[in-house]
Amino acid sequence: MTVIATESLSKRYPRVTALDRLTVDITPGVTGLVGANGAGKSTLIKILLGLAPATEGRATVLGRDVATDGAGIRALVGYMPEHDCLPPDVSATEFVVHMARMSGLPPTAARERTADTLRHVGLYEERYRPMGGYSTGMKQRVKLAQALVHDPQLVLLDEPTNGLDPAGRDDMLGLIRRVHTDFGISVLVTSHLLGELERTSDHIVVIDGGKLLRASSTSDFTQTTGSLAVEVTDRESELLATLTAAGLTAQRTGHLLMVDIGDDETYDTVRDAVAGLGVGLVRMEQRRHRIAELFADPDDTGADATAAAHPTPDTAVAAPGAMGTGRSVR
Ligand SMILES: Nc1ncnc2c1ncn2[C@@H]1O[C@H](COP(=O)(O)OP(=O)(O)OP(=O)(O)O)[C@@H](O)[C@H]1O
Repeated sequence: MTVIATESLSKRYPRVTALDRLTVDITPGVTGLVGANGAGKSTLIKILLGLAPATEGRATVLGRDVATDGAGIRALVGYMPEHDCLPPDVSATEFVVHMARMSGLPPTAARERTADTLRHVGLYEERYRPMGGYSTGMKQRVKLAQALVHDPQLVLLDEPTNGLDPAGRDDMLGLIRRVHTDFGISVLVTSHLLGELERTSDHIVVIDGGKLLRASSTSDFTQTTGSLAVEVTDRESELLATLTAAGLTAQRTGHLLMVDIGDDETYDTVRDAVAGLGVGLVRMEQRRHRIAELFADPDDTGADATAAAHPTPDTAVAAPGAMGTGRSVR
């Protein structure tokens, strides 16, 4: 089943090609759309909502053609825009009720759905105060609530973590995950931050310069490596020597020993070496790739490469064009 399908979708402005023959199928669940600033994420969302015409190609949302059925799509889809668009002198409750009424809900249902939705996004007493006094995190929550209030089948969230500090980002990403798990609503969420989509999404679509770079499940992106990370309570150097003497290739990275996995016996050898030394085994796990690493240039030994080797949720995609050439991330 497909919630969004595009076929050779292009959008050309006089001076720039924002989308370039993009063909992708997006299935139910949470899908992260990642790309640098200017990659074409917002343009794609506007076309999917039927708000901007494509130059060529076609797209369907929930089986409806974006070129002919924009109004039908917008009835079934919620949209959280990237930029601040909230009137400062009305309260969250007044605003979300208004948006619910615009979507066709009768007055009582609009008030009830508004109360439920604002509670779901974590706004309580403050929902009666004018939004001009809200923090960025509260404004993002209102924008998410208005996208959900008419009980859509799909929501398109454009950079919902923009302007939030790390704790605020974590809260917002948790909320987004629950939109799908609690209500079964499919989500397309955009970001220029690779790390945060890795934790939130079932699928990842990467675009660069309007072109599709890669689309796959998050687990395919983060497939396991041939490395075993071993953490012990103490005596790491002695353990390293023991493993090397046993014929394994291993190196120490901070508290961790990274052991090359030759075959299944590697696990037994590590277990026996730890037991022989009488130290505590904190963890032993096969390492997974981080998405950011996949876009790093292995030959790049500069500061960028260091960031890519230790990606954080802040890891951002580099300038447009950089990803396609295998350049590293910031
Ligand atoms: N109305 C427009 N007229 C001309 N060019 C546009 C227009 N809208 C977008 N663009 C250009 O199209 C390209 C893609 O823009 P888009 O906003 O879709 O990117 P994005 O991935 O959403 O990035 P950002 O997160 O910075 O918004 C950019 O080069 C942008 O300058």
